[in-house]
Amino acid sequence: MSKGKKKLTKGQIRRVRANQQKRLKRQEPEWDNDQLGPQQAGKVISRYGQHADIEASDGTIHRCNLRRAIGSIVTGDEVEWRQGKEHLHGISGVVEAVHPRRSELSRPDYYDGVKVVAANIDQIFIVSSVKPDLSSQIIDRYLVAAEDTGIPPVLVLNKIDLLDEESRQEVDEILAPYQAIGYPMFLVSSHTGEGVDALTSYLTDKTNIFVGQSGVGKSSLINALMPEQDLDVGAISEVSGLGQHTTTTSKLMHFPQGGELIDSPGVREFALWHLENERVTWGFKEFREWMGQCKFRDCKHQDDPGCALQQAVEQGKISQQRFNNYHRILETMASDRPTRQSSDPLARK
Ligand SMILES: Nc1nc2c(ncn2[C@@H]2O[C@H](COP(=O)(O)OP(=O)(O)OP(=O)(O)O)[C@@H](O)[C@H]2O)c(=O)[nH]1
Ligand SMILES: [Zn+2]
Repeated sequence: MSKGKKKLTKGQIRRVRANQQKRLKRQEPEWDNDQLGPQQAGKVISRYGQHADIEASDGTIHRCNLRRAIGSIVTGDEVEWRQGKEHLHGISGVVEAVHPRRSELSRPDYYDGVKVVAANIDQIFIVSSVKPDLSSQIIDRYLVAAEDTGIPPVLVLNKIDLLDEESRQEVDEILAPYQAIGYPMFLVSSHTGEGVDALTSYLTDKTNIFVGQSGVGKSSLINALMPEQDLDVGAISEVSGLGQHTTTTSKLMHFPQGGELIDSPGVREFALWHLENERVTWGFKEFREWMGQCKFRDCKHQDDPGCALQQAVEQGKISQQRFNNYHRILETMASDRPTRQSSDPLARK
């Protein structure tokens, strides 16, 4: 019996990757200006090392080199690019410049501190589900992270087909504070399709991301909203032959009715461990109107006398659930610094 493929060690994998990169670099065509068409607008669909897939305004996709002088470019960036008069090794153009971003999504990075994973996002859909247990603390962690980016969050509760009358009531109680604060909220089932139409119209014509813990049903939901999601991505890698890295790279896809989705594991796991305490407080947006009104400037909003936040809780103006979660999030913050081993602080809750 043959033994099958031998497993590579990490060092070997690194060497193979480095050689691949070198080969790609050697193939990199050098464009002279007269070999390039006029500058045109485009959007980054995906970024692969020294290249990016650019969507032109007519919807066609072109794998491009990046001019060395341009700074970081990520999925969702709006760029100026020029098409080559002929294709060289699957490369069909060059990115000349990147437009300023209207928003950025960053994740903590062990080596660089923070790394931008996607740009120009309009809405963050925070997906939770009925099963396993719905946790308001996890919702709040994602909300704080979303508030920090300045990108408006939207709450989605999936798997409502699993609710009976009693559990429906419990869920309504957990979600009531978010409705009171004014966060948009959608109750859906990706299995039965309930609520999916309302969600569809909310994300149309916007660039969206779906975040949330593993298993809440993000993929199922995306499939329900975007039945042909694999089409354009598969087509690119066939043409270019440069290989597919879709599991790690963020990619931008279109909803059939208009609007876009940026997705990748890095985007999905987006969380808040790199935030300072003040940013956490600020991330509870209904707390803001009481900030600076506590008796003591260094108020910890716990048992401190004259705490404006506590008074607001007592008067029912701030939800007890949100206030408790706020303190729990601060407590767990210090242990949630990124390490090489762990990438999802919420998994260790
Ligand atoms: N009952 C029910 N189950 C669902 C629903 N949506 C998803 N599921 C199930 O939940 C499980 C997880 O779904 P996924 O779509 O893989 O979850 P995910 O959030 O994409 O998970 P990651 O890929 O790990 O981020 C699967 O077994 C799905 O069949 C739903 O609306 N109702
Ligand atoms: Zn206080």
